[in-house]
Amino acid sequence: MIRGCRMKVGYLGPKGTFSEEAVFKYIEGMKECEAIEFATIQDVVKSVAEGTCDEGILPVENSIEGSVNVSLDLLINDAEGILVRGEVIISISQCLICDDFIDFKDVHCILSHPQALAQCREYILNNFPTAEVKTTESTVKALLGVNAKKGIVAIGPERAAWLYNLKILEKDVQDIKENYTRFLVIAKRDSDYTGEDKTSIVFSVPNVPGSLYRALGVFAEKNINMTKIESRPSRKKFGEYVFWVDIEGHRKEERIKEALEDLKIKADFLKVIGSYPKFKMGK
Ligand SMILES: O=C(O)C(=O)C[C@]1(C(=O)O)C=C[C@@H](O)C=C1
Repeated sequence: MIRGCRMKVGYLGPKGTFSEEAVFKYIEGMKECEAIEFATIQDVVKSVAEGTCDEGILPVENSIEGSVNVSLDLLINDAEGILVRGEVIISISQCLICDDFIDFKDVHCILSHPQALAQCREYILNNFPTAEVKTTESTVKALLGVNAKKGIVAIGPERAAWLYNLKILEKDVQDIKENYTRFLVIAKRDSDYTGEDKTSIVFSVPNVPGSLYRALGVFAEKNINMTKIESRPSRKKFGEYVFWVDIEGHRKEERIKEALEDLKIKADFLKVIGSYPKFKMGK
C-alpha cells in the first residue's frame, strides 16, 4: 500500500460509472479504501504502474458483447509488471437517460460508451433507427452531454442518473435482460492461494497444424478447467494471434505449475498475468 495513505483503487470515471460500482463491490467490507477516478482505462493502468494507485479495476468482458479489447490488449502488450489480483462481476442495467423528459420522436442523437451501445444495439435500431449514435469515453461522460432541447439522450447507469439529477426515460434497455460485466483488479502483485482461485495467462503458439490443440492439451491432461479463451492479434504480423486463457486453480498449486511448465515448452511465448480468488456470484 502507498505509505501513509488509504488503499487507492483507480477506475474509469467520472463518478457513477459501472466501473465505480465494481470498485464499491470489490472494496465492500475492506477498511481504509478510496476509489480514484480516471478519464480513460489507459490512465487507470498507468496509475498502478506509476504507483499513484495501489490497485485498479478494468472491465474485461460482458455477457452480451464479449471482451473489452482495450483492457485485454493493455494487459497483454503494455502493462509491464502489472498483475491481476482479483475479479468482480456486477449485473448491468442500461437506462435511457436525459436531463428532461423527451418524446422518442424528438431524439436525434444517442451517446454512450461503445460497450454500452453494443449491449443495446437492437433497442437503438428498433426505437431510434435514424438517430446519430456517438461514443464517449464512459457512460457517465455520455450522461454529462445530454440535452432534451437538442434531442440528445444517453445510455448509462441508473445510479448515475440520480447522482447527476437526470431523468430516467426507460430502464433495462439492453438487448438481453440478464447482463453482466466482469472486471479484473490489477496491482503490482497477484493474490495468495485461497483454494478457490483462477489464473489468467497469455501465450502464443507456432503457426503449424495442431499447435493450439497440443498447447491446450496440457490443461486437459491435468483435468484443469478453462473458463475463458480469447484470441487477440499479436500486433507483430497480420494473421498471428496471442491467446488469453483463464483457468481454474492458482499458479502456486503443483498441478498448475506442472501444466504451465509443459505449456512453456509447447508455446512460443507465455506470460502469467496473475492468480486471484474466483468471484462468488451473489456475493
Ligand atoms: O462506462 C462505464 O460506465 C464503464 O464502467 C465501462 C463499461 C465497459 O467498458 O464495459 C463497464 C461496464 C458496462 O459493460 C459498460 C461500460
